[in-house]
Amino acid sequence: MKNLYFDYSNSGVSQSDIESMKKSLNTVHNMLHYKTGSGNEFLGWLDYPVNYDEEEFQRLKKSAEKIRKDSDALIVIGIGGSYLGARAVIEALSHSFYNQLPKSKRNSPEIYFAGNNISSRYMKDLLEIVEDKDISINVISKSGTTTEPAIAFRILKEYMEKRYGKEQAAKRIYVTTDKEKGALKKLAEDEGYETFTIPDDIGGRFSVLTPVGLLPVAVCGIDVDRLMDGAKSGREEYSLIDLDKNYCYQYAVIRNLLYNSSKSIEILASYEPSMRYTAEWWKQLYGESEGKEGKGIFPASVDFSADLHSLGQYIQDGRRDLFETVINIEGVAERLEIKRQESDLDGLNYLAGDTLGYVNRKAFEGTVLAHVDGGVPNLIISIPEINEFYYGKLIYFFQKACGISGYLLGVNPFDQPGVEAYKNNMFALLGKPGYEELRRKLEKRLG
Ligand SMILES: O=P(O)(O)OC[C@H]1O[C@](O)(CO)[C@@H](O)[C@@H]1O
Repeated sequence: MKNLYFDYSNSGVSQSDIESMKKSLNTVHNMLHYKTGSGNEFLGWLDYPVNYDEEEFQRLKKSAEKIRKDSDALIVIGIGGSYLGARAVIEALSHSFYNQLPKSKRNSPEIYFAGNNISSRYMKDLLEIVEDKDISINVISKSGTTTEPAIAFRILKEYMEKRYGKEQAAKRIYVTTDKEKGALKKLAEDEGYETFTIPDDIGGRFSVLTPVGLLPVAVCGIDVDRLMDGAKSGREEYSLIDLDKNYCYQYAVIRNLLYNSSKSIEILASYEPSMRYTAEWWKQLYGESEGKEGKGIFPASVDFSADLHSLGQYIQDGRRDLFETVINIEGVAERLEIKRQESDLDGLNYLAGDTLGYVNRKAFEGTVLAHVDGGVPNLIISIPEINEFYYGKLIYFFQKACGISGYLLGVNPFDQPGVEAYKNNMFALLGKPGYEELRRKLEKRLG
């Protein structure tokens, strides 16, 4: 039967190395499943695919239908875990040029993202692009207090109220936030916005399969039931303690073994441009979860074959502290054949009759071997095809592996204390009340 598959035969990790991890794996599996490890108040994502709020799920689908009917564009406001997951799923499972498709072919609103930067140019351009479109907004923030999305929402709320009037604007604004805490929750209540909940026990970077990711994804016409089915299947399969059978645990264990042998950078690679935001989502998941206390694998990503013509040189020949994990999509639905040409001026007739998919596969196979020969261990996560089911399973695979891997590393994978440093400095420099002393110190350093 077709399934997600993990291949570490090119990792250079030996069977005895793997055996040596079995005891630790047992311990961290129990820490996760019996909720005895650090950060155990954030393990709601483990069982969420089987115990999510069914009533809210149906309400979410209804809201998505409404947005599909009454809007030409949806603006999704959020940052980090309140942004990357939705974008990753949409890019992986929709048309490569989704927003540019004629409406007759798309049958769903264009999707734009905001609140993930503080660029005035980006905001100005966004307002210009939606000028003559009917829009809805989904503002997403677990804390309800993150500066970037809060500023974007302030601007876009004012814009909506000017365009539609306060009452009609309220019917086009959807809020996804904590069930009771935070400024956004209070605002949503005061203004009467439709609201969805991010469960208390699920941190931002583990929230893609909650309303955080599911509302924008459903607006796009992606089958959220199948996505959850995939996650459900992952939950079942990746709870097996048997390392020989559990691909997810193998990935967690092997990346730790590689880290312990001085491979401190993991590059996630894919040969499908539609997977670019999957890598962005993955980078936050692993970077925020593991990069702490002076430890952690640095998560990086590349788009192949484009980056074989830029970073490829470094990967092949640079410092040998890298390993590579390839997301390999086995079945490509589109069959595009390279035709024979009489003149053969480009010298490509040797490929006549081959498909682009075949050439892409040979690029992948050749690159794995070249990189392995260059001293870059390769891990391969294969998915049979790109659809909702396998993508939901892939999300669960990465989340579960992240929890296991973080515990193996000896950190709390569910907090992110390091992100506060820049925030404090920014608040102080902006003159936020309560930061006066820090402001004086920082301004002195800035001269
Ligand atoms: O959903 P929120 O609370 O706005 O947070 C957005 C992101 O900001 C962080 O808290 C980092 O500051 C991430 O962990 C999180 O995904």
